[in-house]
Amino acid sequence: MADAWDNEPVVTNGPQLLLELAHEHQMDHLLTLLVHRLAESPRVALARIWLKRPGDRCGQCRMRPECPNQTECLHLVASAGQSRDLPDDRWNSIDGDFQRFPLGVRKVGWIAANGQPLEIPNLGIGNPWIAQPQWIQREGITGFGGQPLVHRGEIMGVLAVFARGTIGELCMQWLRTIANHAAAALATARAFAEIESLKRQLESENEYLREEVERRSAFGELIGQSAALQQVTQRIDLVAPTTANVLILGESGTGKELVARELHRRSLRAKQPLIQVNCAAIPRELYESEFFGHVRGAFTGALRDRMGRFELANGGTLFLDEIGEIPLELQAKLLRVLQEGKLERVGEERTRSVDVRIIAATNRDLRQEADAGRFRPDLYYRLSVFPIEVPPLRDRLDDLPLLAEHFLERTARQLGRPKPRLTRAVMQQMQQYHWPGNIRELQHILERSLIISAPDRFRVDLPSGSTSAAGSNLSAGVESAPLPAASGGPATPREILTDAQLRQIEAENLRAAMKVCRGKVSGRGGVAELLGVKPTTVFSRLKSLGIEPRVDF
Ligand SMILES: Nc1ncnc2c1ncn2[C@@H]1O[C@H](COP(=O)(O)OP(=O)(O)OP(=O)(O)O)[C@@H](O)[C@H]1O
Repeated sequence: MADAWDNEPVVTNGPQLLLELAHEHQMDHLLTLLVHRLAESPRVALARIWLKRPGDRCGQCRMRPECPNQTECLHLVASAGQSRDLPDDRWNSIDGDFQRFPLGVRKVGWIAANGQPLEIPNLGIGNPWIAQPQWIQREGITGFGGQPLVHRGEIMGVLAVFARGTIGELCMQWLRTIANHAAAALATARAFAEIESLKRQLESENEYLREEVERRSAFGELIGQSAALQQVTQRIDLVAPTTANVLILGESGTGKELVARELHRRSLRAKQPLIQVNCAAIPRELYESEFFGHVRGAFTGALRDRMGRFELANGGTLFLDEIGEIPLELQAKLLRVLQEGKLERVGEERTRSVDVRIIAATNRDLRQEADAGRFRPDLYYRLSVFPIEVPPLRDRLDDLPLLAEHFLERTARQLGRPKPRLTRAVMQQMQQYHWPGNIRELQHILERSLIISAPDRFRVDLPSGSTSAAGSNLSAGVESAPLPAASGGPATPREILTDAQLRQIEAENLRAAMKVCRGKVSGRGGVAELLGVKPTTVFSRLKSLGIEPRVDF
């Protein structure tokens, strides 16, 4: 009996479907689109897609006895169609009898195993390809056509239609074209899904690493309960949730960086990056590129485009440590970014916008620097909206016991030694010292002391005489060796020196050099030139030895 649509082609909307395929990048959507569009043709009873995937339910699979290879099979992933006589009976489910096909078994398995199309024009009772003859008969299905989904030689699966009527050469060609496009689109969707999952993996790794760094960082918490420190934490709490710029003031080693990290941690930007720049460590000619980035070829050595620190900190916080070191010419550009949130990479005209909160720190008196013309007053006012002054350790000696316990415990753990007991005598010694290098110095002295102390007797290796300057003697806690001459050519120690003694000599030498050069580090007549090292090395040595670069000289 001929149906009314006998003359209609099986594939009615091929060109439209190809266009739609090109725009869809999500695997599920793509599969649904394919079968539903094909099933829109009145002559298509059922359109289905199976994809090759690892065997997943071999235990329950009714085709298991026929399955030659139980590591891989065809999974039904999309289905669309409807009954001829019962329009509400839709065949969109991907469960049921044919949800898995072994490779090489029956029509669909044969197509996937051979990578060849298969058309069966006269499905009827007795046809060996038919698994459910009653269904075929009841629904008036007479044709089957299937095409392998092949992309770059890889057989990904099978696209098949059951038709009411014969499929024919032309429609098989259309199905071939659709299958080719579908395979390419599926490969793209698979690549997108892989990228997405790698991205998610990277994001979670990144999140994990950030947490890990935070956990491991020495910058955990501000330790101390003195009234002076409590004032600092109160100010942190006040300003952290706002967007105000913060200027942290205080001597070297007082914990300004730690305060900056706490501010970021307690701010609404805590999940965004905290990018740190040590302004004293950037060579003059690289400031602009370091801050604002550059494009390839902007200067010799600019081999590729590079983001500056401002862009890296976008959405988060930029911590400008030792801000007093920024050269005057760059201060104007910095001010513009602070005011307008706009910048240009070196060598590029395009203006970029950034949203960055600035936390700056300095151990200089910036107002004095501004009065002396070394710091732009407008930048100073912009930065100092909310200053936080971190007191020196000598003004909060109440915190010494807690800090000392903390550092000793940490160092002992790192050295794999038991934590020594801090005697009252040791505490008294420490409280009498004036701590010019503040908490950093405390940390170093305790580390050194632990290393050189006998396991059962902790002695603190303090420079003797808290008021002494360049001529101080050696430790109060260990036997001291006589000092070599501090001037007149290379030192020739008569005895082996401890690390503490060496650091003491280094500190004295550096202080003497700073004095001779009147505190000037870089350029002609500066300490770096005198000592024959780079200015950045001088700054980092000053920092590690706890020497204030200017005030003392
Ligand atoms: N309250 C504190 N509790 C625990 N550790 C602290 C505290 N304050 C400072 N430290 C530690 O002391 C060291 C020096 O602190 P930090 O680098 O923050 O000082 P700074 O003022 O930024 O120094 P500089 O001006 O030289 O850069 C760090 O190892 C820091 O972890």
